[in-house]
Amino acid sequence: MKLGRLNHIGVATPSIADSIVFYRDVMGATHIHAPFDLHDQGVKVCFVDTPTDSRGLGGMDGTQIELIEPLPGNTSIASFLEKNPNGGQHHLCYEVPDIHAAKAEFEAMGKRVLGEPRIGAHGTLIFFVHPKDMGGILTEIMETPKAH
Ligand SMILES: CC[C@H](C(=O)O)C(=O)SCCNC(=O)CCNC(=O)[C@H](O)C(C)(C)COP(=O)(O)OP(=O)(O)OC[C@H]1O[C@@H](n2cnc3c(N)ncnc32)[C@H](O)[C@@H]1OP(=O)(O)O
Ligand SMILES: [Co+2]
Repeated sequence: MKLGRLNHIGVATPSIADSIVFYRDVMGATHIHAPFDLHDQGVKVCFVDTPTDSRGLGGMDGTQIELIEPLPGNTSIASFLEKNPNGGQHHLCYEVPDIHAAKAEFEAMGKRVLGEPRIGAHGTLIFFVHPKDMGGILTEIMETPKAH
């Protein structure tokens, strides 16, 4: 495995609307994208850009905060929020060039890959690796988006 770019930090929240106010007013975020529903994952999602470097230039290629709020019927985020009512860091997402090769590598190392690769919130294939096999961190692996 070769450590890839940290694409985003997944943050579970009971209210994306409240989290937007926090990231705008407390953290000074200047690039907050419109929330959208991912019905097949049962979550509402909102991406907050962070600057690409310490000069605060901003831009899409900085690591993003991925805010996730459960839609009615969602169980996984809802159960996380039962334990963490104010929300909290939910997962880290790293990019890989080849999602299928990465899945085979994690499985060869005895890590529990959760389900088959599926389309994630950035529109590329993703999978998750169980937190118990990843030092306590639910880890999302996503195929690097193709350059436009
Ligand atoms: C924006 C959409 C995005 C995308 O498509 O890109 C997503 O879909 S993210 C939103 C939801 N999807 C997922 O989270 C998929 C991966 N998650 C899972 O499959 C489960 O949540 C799983 C397996 C991590 C835990 O499910 P389980 O039913 O086993 O829940 P438990 O509460 O019983 O947890 C067991 C054990 O794991 C610990 N745990 C649970 N969640 C996390 C976490 N986010 N980070 C770290 N650790 C976590 C939990 O504390 C339990 O530990 P224990 O010591 O046994 O108490
Ligand atoms: Co994610």
